[in-house]
Order: sequence, then C-alpha cells, then structure tokens
Amino acid sequence: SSLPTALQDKYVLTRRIGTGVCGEVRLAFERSTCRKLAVKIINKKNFQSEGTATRNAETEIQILQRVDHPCLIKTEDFYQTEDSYYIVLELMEGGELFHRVKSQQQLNEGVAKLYFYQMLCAVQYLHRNGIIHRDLKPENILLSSNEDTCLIKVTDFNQSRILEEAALMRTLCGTPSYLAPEVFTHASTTGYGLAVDAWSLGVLLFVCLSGYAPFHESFSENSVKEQIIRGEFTMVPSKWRRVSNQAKDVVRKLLVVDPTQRMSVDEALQHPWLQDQQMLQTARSLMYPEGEDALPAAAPSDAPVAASMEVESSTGER
Ligand SMILES: C/C(=N\NC(=N)NO)c1ccc(NC(=O)c2cc3cccc([N+](=O)[O-])c3[nH]2)cc1
Repeated sequence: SSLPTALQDKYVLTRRIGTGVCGEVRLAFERSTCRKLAVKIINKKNFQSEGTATRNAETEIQILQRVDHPCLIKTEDFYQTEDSYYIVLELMEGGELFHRVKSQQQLNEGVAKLYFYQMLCAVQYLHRNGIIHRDLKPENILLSSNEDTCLIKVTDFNQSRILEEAALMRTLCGTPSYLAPEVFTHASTTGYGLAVDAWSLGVLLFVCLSGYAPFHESFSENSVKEQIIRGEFTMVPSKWRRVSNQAKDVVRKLLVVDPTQRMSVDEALQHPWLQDQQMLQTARSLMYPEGEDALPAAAPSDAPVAASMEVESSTGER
C-alpha cells in the first residue's frame, strides 16, 4: 500500500506485529536513530464518523496527542493519506494483555493486581480529563515487556468520548423548566457515562484473575447480552479457588448493573485489595522510573518533618 513518503523518509516499516479489527501494527525503525517503534495503520473507512455525535476521527487523534500519563500509549508522530492514518507509537514488546492471559491460562493474583492498579490509574487520569474510553478490553491493554512485572498502557481511543461539559453548561443556562432531572444530577454526562469504564475494568479484572470471560454464551441459556443486562456472571470454583476474597470483592463491586451503585474508579483505588504497599512501590517505580527526585520537591521547606513523615506512614497517600 502506498505509505506516505514523509513517513518513509523518517522510518523503515517492517513486519506486522499486531493485528486489529481496524488495521494493523507494524514494527518500524527510525532511520536517524535506529530506534524501534510501532506504527498503527488505521484505514479511514473504519472510522464511522457517526452523523449524530460530535465525535470524529480527529477526536481520537486529538486525544492520543493530548493525553500524558505513564499508563496511556504515547504517540511520537502522525501521518495520513486519503484512505489511512499512520500513528507512530512507542514499542510495547510485551504485546497485548489478551495473549498474555491466554498463554498463562490465568495470571497470578499479584501480577493481576499490579496490572489492574495501572489500568485504574490510566482510567482515573482519563476521567479527570473528562474522557470516557468506552472500549476497555484485553486487546487494548499493552504490556511493555515479557516480564510479569512490567508497565502496562491503555490504547485505542476509537470509541472514546470527550464529555461535552460545555454543551451541558450551555443547557443549564437556558430555561430549566423543560429539562429532565438527570440532566441536573449529572447522570446524563459525568455520572453514569464514566461508570461504563468501571464495568469494563471489572470484566478485565475477572479475565485476568480467572482466565475466562464472565459473560459467555456457554454459561447460560440467556444470550450474552441478557447475562450482562442481568449482571449474571459465574465464578467457576476450579478457576477461583486460589483467588482471595478481597480480589473477588473488587470484581463483584464493579460488575453491578446499576451504574449509580457501581464502584467508581476512584473508589476502586481505595479498595483494601489495592492498599498493598509492595505492589504500589513496584507500580510507582515502573510508572516513574526516574524516582522521586525527578518530581518537583513535594513538601515546602517549612513543613515540619514529623508531619510529612506521618503522611507517608498513614495510608501511603501519593
Ligand atoms: C491508537 C490505536 N488504535 N486506535 C484505533 N482507532 N483503533 O481502532 C492503537 C491500537 C493498538 C495498538 N497496538 C500496539 O501498539 C501494539 C500491538 C502489539 C502487539 C505485539 C507487539 C507490539 N509491540 O509494540 O511490540 C504491539 N504493539 C496501538 C494503537
């Protein structure tokens, strides 16, 4: 296929390393540095720019270029032709979480916790920036290496939405008399909108801990859609025997049908299962490898040392 000459001037594209429903991922070398990179090629016809929503393909590209978090994929460069997008990305040599879980049957609980914590941090960052991912699944979680202890990154913002807070603000300026109650209770945008990602994270954690999907046509005479609508999932004893009750509790509180009753990403980050200092320390060193000295000095010089110490020693607040 005709690669943009500007892309070819800067990179050599070689073998395919990942496939997706909407395109492929190729291994690339930057000519000037011989650095290894990944190039995601997306054919534009896959971008159904829905007539209704304000969303269009550029939204994804904008999001990809705007987000800045250690657990979100970073784009290095971007090209387009009339029929495709070419996104140059950092290489994630561990590949997709989907294949890691498949090859290991199920992840050991400590590894699942390390990965899940990083996913929570990535999605918390998106939610704080008014972005709903809407398509969190094992294919969209990439691993930085083939080690169990590795950095993960969330990718593929094709389905994501930027919460139209501005539109809501405009609405609230008009005469309220005809507005539905949920417009005021935020259920229409920030409320339940973000909760869809919490549900998907529950499915992701279920798959990491057990190796199989919670909703599957072979589990019940109901269709998968029916099972989801009813929140009808099965924890097969042989697969869940060695999983802790705290881990199961996180799954059960995320796979709640009523979005207003579902545990949020912020609440999940406070769940006892994740107050594991060793895991948090490992995650922090993966996410911020330069360590604390790279971050701006935290406590102002006049803060009494004791006070800053007790903050450290309490819930390990970050
Ligand atoms: C932005 C995006 N998708 N956006 C979109 N609209 N898709 O529908 C996107 C989707 C997937 C990926 N995947 C990879 O970068 C990716 C997959 C993979 C598998 C084995 C090995 C590597 N690797 O980097 O070594 C891989 N990288 C990267 C970006």
